[in-house]
Amino acid sequence: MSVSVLGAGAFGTALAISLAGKGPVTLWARDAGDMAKRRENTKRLPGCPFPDTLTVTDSLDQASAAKILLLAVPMQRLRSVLEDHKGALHGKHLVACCKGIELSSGVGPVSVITQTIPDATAAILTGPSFAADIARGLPTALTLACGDAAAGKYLQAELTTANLRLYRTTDTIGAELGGALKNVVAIASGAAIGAGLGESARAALMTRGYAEMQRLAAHLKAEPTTLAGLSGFGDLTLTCTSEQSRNYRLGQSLGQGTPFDPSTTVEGAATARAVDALACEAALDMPITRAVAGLLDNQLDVAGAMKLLLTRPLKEE
Ligand SMILES: NC(=O)C1=CN([C@@H]2O[C@H](COP(=O)(O)OP(=O)(O)OC[C@H]3O[C@@H](n4cnc5c(N)ncnc54)[C@H](O)[C@@H]3O)[C@@H](O)[C@H]2O)C=CC1
Ligand SMILES: O=C(CO)COP(=O)(O)O
Repeated sequence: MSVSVLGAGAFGTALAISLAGKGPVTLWARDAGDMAKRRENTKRLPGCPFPDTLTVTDSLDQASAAKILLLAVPMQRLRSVLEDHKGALHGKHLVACCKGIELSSGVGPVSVITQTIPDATAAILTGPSFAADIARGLPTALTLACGDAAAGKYLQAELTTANLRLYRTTDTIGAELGGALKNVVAIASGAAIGAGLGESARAALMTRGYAEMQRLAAHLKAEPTTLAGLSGFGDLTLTCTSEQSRNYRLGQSLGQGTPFDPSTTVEGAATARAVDALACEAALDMPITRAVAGLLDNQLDVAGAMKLLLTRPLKEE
């Protein structure tokens, strides 16, 4: 096996630790020094020591010698990372490990890879998983989506580990939409709980949020069944119900009117704005996404958002 992980945040580090249980893995970080010395990512994933088979480097040349490269940087940074290191990435298997829609283009990570490095094999690894769970070796199941069926089968086998079970699909659009959109619904769910609106309100937001996810997925020609899987329903369930989720916690802060650390990676914030714009352009009804974008941009407070959702014309389910 020959795998490197580009991006040493919580998720990249966790995947590298899990994969290093199978064989040598290289983790590329801009600030590799401290991690290489301590053999731990004390900033993003404390308490998870690196196995001996994990090498940390700040040399992109060293990391890009691998055949499979996992891209674990935030969604809005993906294009610039690929552009900056284009020369080293041609012909590789590039697996996006980020969740979101790019604000500047309205596309997801697989399209960003294809547009930037057209001769690479583009795939996405997504689904319900907290970095700390993966790093601790807790059982986790994810979706590996690759438009090239044979390459998808190869990646599935290479990236499955003892505790990380991968299911595969060729529907990259459906897989990336599930991972991107569930974060928007998680912000809404956190806001409802934070504002004291109750568990029933959260269940309504999750269900109607899922209907919005399906609406956009159908518009973009995703397979209808993909969203019912790990990358859609699975991740929606996890993220809307756990305080481990940063998206959920941002929502809670909005609901409570308390401050939130702006340096935290919260993919649903940019994605809500990107999807709100897409929905407007395509005349798609996505009121929960609208409400989240309005909350984030201070156009609405929680009471205003609830009014927006509850006073809409009555309709069939
Ligand atoms: N943390 C988690 O539990 C999970 C995260 N993800 C996804 O993984 C992606 C990354 O999230 P996290 O690792 O949690 O974020 P994080 O905030 O822990 O780390 C982001 C990392 O990206 C690095 N980075 C940013 N710009 C860079 C650049 N231009 N060049 C090199 N490195 C750069 C930062 O230095 C940082 O180490 C997100 O899309 C997230 O949705 C997916 C599943 C689980
Ligand atoms: O994607 C995740 C779980 O599957 C992680 O969620 P957060 O990015 O909200 O922390």
